[in-house]
Order: sequence, then structure tokens, then C-alpha cells
Amino acid sequence: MSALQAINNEAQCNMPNGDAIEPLFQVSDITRLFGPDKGCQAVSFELYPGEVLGIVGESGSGKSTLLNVLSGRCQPDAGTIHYRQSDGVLTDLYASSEARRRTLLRTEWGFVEQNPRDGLRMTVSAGANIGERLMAQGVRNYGTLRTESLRWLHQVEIDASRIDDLPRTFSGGMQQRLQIARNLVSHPSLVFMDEPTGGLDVSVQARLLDMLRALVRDLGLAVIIVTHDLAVARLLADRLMVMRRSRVVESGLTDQILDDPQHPYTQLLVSSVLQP
Ligand SMILES: Nc1ncnc2c1ncn2[C@@H]1O[C@H](COP(=O)(O)OP(=O)(O)OP(=O)(O)O)[C@@H](O)[C@H]1O
Repeated sequence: MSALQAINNEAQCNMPNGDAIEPLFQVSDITRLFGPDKGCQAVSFELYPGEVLGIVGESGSGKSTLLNVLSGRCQPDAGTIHYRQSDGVLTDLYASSEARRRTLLRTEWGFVEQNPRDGLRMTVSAGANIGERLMAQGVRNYGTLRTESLRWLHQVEIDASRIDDLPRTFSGGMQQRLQIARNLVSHPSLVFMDEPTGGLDVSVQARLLDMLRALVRDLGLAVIIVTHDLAVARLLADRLMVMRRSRVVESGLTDQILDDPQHPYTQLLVSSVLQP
């Protein structure tokens, strides 16, 4: 069990210097329903810096609704979300203005959409797509923007010669890698991902997953990732929440959940997908 995983079993965890690690994100009793059992209800959890939480469940179980509420994009009917900003201040997400939530999404957070066209600006170049997030953080120097864009194109294995090309001239896998670069260039502390490998060929998915795993580890990112693919969850997530009909039916360490599921629904999910 990693240190980050272990802290979820403890009320408090201490750094080697004796300081307590504070949760980055605290979710308490979140509900957003569109109809009976349609949406998400009574969801609570804490996420620590550098931790990857996977949200899994069948289609329509409420994963995307929950992700939209968590990322400040959909007002909940009830419940609270607190986020610890990089300056240490604890923000009550839905007590803040919409403008504040939008700023967080552009600066301290990232959101990787399933369809890269929803997360990229298709009418501006690859370099501008990456540089835009830095500009939102106040970087204005053209040389710095260009250098950082090139560095990130390299990180996501896109040839530097493509920097001035429009994203629509890229393949689906390249567009998704560009979207990842656009999100990570600003060094977010928390990234939301909605089925980031969905809609891609299996071989392209595998390459993207390897890249994502390396970036998440190297940058120490906290991630909340929605996926219906348990193989993706196994590869990326430290912890899982299993959703069914708007509720979390089981949560825990990824290996525990996938190797020894307790809830009958999770058992069904695992046995139907992870056949040896
Ligand atoms: N804006 C909306 N208006 C009405 N109903 C909605 C809305 N958004 C979601 N729903 C309903 O809420 C339920 C949960 O949908 P949601 O998209 O969150 O599920 P999901 O687990 O992400 O599914 P999928 O994996 O297919 O994307 C579904 O029954 C859906 O029809």
C-alpha cells in the first residue's frame, strides 16, 4: 500500500517533519438528481495531493454528473465541496462565484474531455492551445509561451514541426495528447478526466494510457477519472468508487476492489469485464 493510499484509512497523516497532510478536496454528501436515481446522490470522499481516484460504473450510473458537480460545472442540489487552493486557503466551491470556479478550472485545475474537440480550441494552432492556459496565469512573454508549448509538444510526443498547425489536422490520438498538454502546462494540482481514452483505437489507447500514467506520477497530480473501463481504472487509479443508479455502492483501494469485490454489483462488473 502506498503512503497516499494509506492516508485514506487514517483520520490524519503526518509528513516526515511532523506536519499533517491536509486533503486537497473534501466532498460531503453531494446530490444532483435529474429524476429518481438519475444523477448522483449522497457522495462523500476526500482526495489527497497526488492521489488518483477512479469513478467506475455502468452507463447511466451517474459518473459524468458527479464529475461535472465536482469540477464546478454543475450546481449540486445539496452537499458541499471544499478545495484547498495552492496558497493553502480552503475554498467552498459552490459558495464561490461562478467566475471564481471558472478561474480555478483554467488555472489550478484541468479537465480532460472524452472528446478532444470539446476541450481544445479547434480554430487556433496547437501552440496557441497550449499557450492559452499559461496566458490565463499571466504569462505574456512570446518567447516563454513558444518555448513552453514546444516543451509540452515534446512531452506528449507531438513533433515540434506541428506547432503552428490546427488541431483538426491531427489524428484523434494526437488531439487527445494535445488536450492533455493544454491541461498540464499550467501545472494544475487537480485534473478531472472523463473517459480520456474512450473513442480511441485499442493500440492508441494503450500508448495514451502509458503516457498519462507517467505524467500523473512524474507531476504528482491529483486526478479524478471517470471510466467504464476497469483496465484503465486498474492502471491509473489508487482508489475506486463504484457507482450504480446514482449511488456509490463500494469504494476502496483499486486492487482490493478489483481482486476482492464485496458488493454484488461490483462482483458482477468485475466478473463480466476482467475474464482471464
Ligand atoms: N442534463 C440532464 N438532464 C436530464 N437528465 C440527465 C442530464 N444529465 C444526465 N441525466 C441523466 O442522469 C443519469 C446519469 O447520467 P450520467 O451521464 O451522469 O451517467 P454516466 O454514468 O456518466 O453514463 P455514461 O457512462 O453513459 O456517460 C442518466 O439517466 C441520464 O439520462
